[in-house]
Amino acid sequence: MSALREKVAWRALEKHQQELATHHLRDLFAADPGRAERYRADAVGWQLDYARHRINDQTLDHLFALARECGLEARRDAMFAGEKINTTEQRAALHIALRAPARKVIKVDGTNVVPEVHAVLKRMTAFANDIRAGRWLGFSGRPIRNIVNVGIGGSDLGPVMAFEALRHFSDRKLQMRFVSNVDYTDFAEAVHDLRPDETLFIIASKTFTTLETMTNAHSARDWLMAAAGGDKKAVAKHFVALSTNEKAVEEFGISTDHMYGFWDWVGGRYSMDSAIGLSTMIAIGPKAFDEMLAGFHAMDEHFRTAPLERNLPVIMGLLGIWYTDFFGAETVAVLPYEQYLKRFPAYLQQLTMESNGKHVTLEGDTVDYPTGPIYWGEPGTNGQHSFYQLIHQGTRLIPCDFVGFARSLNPSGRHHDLLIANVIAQAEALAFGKTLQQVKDEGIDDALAPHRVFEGNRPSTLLLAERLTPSTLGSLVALYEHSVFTQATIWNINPFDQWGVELGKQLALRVVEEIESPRKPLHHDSATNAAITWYRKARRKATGSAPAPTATSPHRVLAIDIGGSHVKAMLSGNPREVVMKSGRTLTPETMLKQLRPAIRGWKYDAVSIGYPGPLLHDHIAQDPRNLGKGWIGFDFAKAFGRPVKVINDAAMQALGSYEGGRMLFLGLGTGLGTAFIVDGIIEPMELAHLPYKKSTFEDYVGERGLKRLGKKKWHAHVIDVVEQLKAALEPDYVVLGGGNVRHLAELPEGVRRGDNHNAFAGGFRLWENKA
Ligand SMILES: O=P(O)(O)OC[C@H]1O[C@H](O)[C@H](O)[C@@H](O)[C@@H]1O
Repeated sequence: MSALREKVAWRALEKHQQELATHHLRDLFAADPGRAERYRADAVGWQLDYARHRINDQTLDHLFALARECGLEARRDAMFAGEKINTTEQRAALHIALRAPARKVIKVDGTNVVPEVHAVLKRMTAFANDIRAGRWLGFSGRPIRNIVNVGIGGSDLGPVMAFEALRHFSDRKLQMRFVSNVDYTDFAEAVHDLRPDETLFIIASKTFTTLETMTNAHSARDWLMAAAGGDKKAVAKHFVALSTNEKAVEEFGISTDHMYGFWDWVGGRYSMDSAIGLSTMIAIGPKAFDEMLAGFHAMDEHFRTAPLERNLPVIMGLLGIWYTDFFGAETVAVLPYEQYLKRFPAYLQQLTMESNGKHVTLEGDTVDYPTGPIYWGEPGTNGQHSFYQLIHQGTRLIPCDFVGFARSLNPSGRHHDLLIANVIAQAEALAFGKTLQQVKDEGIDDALAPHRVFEGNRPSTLLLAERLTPSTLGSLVALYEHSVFTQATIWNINPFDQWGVELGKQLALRVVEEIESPRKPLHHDSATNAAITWYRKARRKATGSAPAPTATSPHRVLAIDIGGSHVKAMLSGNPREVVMKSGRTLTPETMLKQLRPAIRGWKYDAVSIGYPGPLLHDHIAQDPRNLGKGWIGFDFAKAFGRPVKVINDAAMQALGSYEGGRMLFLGLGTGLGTAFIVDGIIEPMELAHLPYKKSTFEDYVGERGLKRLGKKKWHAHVIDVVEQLKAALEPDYVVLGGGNVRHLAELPEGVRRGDNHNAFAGGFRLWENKA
């Protein structure tokens, strides 16, 4: 049996539980009128009302005795003293130093870390002030208005939660976005309506190696580069890093001038008040950020100095132990009655479960008692109309943490009274329920009565404060941090490591390699092999080829680019280009007649055709204006005996030129090809025939315009057309392709020259992407 279960207080609690479990909260309240008064503790603006718990004075005596027997005070002091209590990583756990006033001295390995903390805060303050004042400019000279925090786990949940919680205090001119998931949708949706030249990316990663964050950071850089015309200098204006890993930050291309550091003694889930809080500081301003730190610090001091019996984090932690280890409760519901705290349960999930989801003691022995419970929740009152039924009448014991505030930040009519009435009523209903007799007295018939009974006796805590402010948020987070620490100390586990996340990460790297090398033999268990095979097949179907057509791939795509004056063809993995004449009389048959001998011997599995005219649902909708007839309904798949994708020619070249974001493509050839790509989705457009001056766009900037007007005038019209379309469509960048782009000496800002070979790249890509 473990040392914990041998402890005197533990044994006493076991015995005591047997007795107390027979008492209903109704009886406990009836027998003890002073209960509500006694089971209440206040500290730094928070009131902990724990009267509705299945406890009496004896329970509390045993719980505090257990805390003392487990050496809670000594361990707490060791944490505050900077001792390396995170023994599996040989590190201190000193998040309390992040919010210590400048005069404090907290040493790690003999060095006072407080001045370093304040030096970083000072730099963060200067930067946040520059952004907030509109002094920090993007590559085009426009002020930064959008802040995108890219991070995951502790580098995301804290910043998101704090921003949502303190949104009321934030600068509404700034758009705050958060990207965490490696699912590209997260990034695409976060930036879809943002101008790159007004967007700052904060790459938040303690290690700067986390796969999700680094993948998203690279996508962010590509997105920016595409708009900045590949100008690497733009990175300095649009990227900052929050990390402990200077080397990796530099390797990514962010100079240390734009890095805000922290230290290995700050755990990811304990880092929202470190440099990881930069997005919070930008949103609410350095002063409010300081207030938040002061709130954290006040709760730290309370935890450090208050006697256990009046110590909020200790009481909360011990009540958790009581239900988890002596009542078999498996979960805790966190139910904030404050809309701004909507992400608080998600934040707490990492803090509590990554910390205390451990099954071995500090010495490495398997525990023989339950440790960290499952935390979950939603803001009230929404939860009441969904899962509260199970809390009230289900078969499980679910202790609830209710959080509420006396004042709303958005007072209006009866809203707040109703909100608070609900939280108080829920706590009452859970504790006292409704007996069968009460139900019958209401006239409910016998058959229905059992369904209407509320057993009650369900414990809950009411955590109450005056108003949600930066300071109350800080102290609330610190309250939970130290409550988690209290529990870990009793359970004798390390709340500061997270080895449990490693295995999945390692295996994911192996699986991704197997997915991307589809011929690699699989040596997993049969279920894993089957799942990988399923995805390989689905991927092959989606891309129309396996493996994807690359230069080294045995799978080949024939790309054909049909233009007004030439037809060109190329095979993937073979740089040789075949060029044939096109013109006003070209039909599909005459094209194939020329093409067949030219590509004799070429082996290909699929064909892409760039077609100089409009398509509808991937089918040719009109004969090209500049070629012959017979294109509509022509069966290319039959003619080639292979799957064929036909796409508008400008769209094909656009696809090959595309580097993320919103791209407008204009093909300056015989006509004017146009396509727009937004976040990888191609929108072919027939802008060429829209009215312009005395005729149409195409008439001025197509081949006819060049011949009629001469290069100089044609050039001026191209610039004018680009500007007009830029104004109308607001692309991040414009790519000019087509044969005549060579006549353009200079390009306006934000415009790039496309390479005609990109048409082939687009044709090959067509079989890689669903686009
Ligand atoms: O900040 P990072 O180094 O990118 O880490 C981000 C997160 O990923 C890890 O897998 C850990 O489980 C988390 O504790 C951490 O917060």
